[in-house]
Amino acid sequence: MQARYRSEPAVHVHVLVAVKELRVAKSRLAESLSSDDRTDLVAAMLHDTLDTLVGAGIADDPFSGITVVTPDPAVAAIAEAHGVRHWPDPDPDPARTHTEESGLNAALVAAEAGLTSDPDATDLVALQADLPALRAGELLDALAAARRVGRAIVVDHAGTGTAALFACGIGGSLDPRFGSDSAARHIASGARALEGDWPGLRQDVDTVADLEAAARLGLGPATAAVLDRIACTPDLGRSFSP
Ligand SMILES: Nc1nc2c(ncn2[C@@H]2O[C@H](COP(=O)(O)OP(=O)(O)OP(=O)(O)O)[C@@H](O)[C@H]2O)c(=O)[nH]1
Ligand SMILES: C=C(OP(=O)(O)O)C(=O)O
Repeated sequence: MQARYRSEPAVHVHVLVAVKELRVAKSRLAESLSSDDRTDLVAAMLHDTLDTLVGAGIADDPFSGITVVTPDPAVAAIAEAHGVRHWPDPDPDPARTHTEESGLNAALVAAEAGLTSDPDATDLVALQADLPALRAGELLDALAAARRVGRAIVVDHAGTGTAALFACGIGGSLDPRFGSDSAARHIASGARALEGDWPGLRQDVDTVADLEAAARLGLGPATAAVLDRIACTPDLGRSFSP
């Protein structure tokens, strides 16, 4: 049984999950995985992340919600399959890399501006889509901690990236600074780094070692199924053993 959202105060929350075009996603895994396998993996991690979010009860409140921000119709279809909203990128550019000032930030800002819920009563979360070991309770704990602070982040397992960015309280906005060294840049812009034992929330996936670490924590079913298949593929099984 997943943790539920009922113990939280009556403030609404909207979670934004951004995913770029699947065919160009997770380029840092290109040495180990074929393009088709990377596409399947990114889609599976999104399935598991959304399953956990929906299981956390976030979308049960009519003024709260989950929105997937993406230029990719296949990703939008995954959002629909989970009963959550999707929002288009304002300016998709598949050639951008993770080291550049990211289209991700522009996409999040556009989606935030497009939310129809009452912004004064809605806390915002930008959550990474590649969290296949996320547990609902971790996110709910982190949200509760963020509500005591205002604008806050959960630093990723590597200590440099941002697994989740929160803007809580009246008039708060995300002001996202995703991209390389985003944790330091979010903190420099005033976000508080939250302390907490949230290994699944911190375990975003950029490399094969990250996948192995996520597998040790316990993967969601969609990601586990894709990795089982990949590990059985002779050419790829050599470089990946969950
Ligand atoms: N909507 C949208 N999402 C983006 C964009 N850029 C990155 N993202 C998403 O933001 C999240 C964090 O990005 P990364 O972890 O660097 O993932 P990635 O860009 O697929 O990985 P690399 O290609 O290895 O850099 C992933 O879910 C990406 O799909 C963008 O321009 N638009
Ligand atoms: C996208 C980010 O992280 P990573 O590149 O580690 O996935 C980020 O922290 O902005």
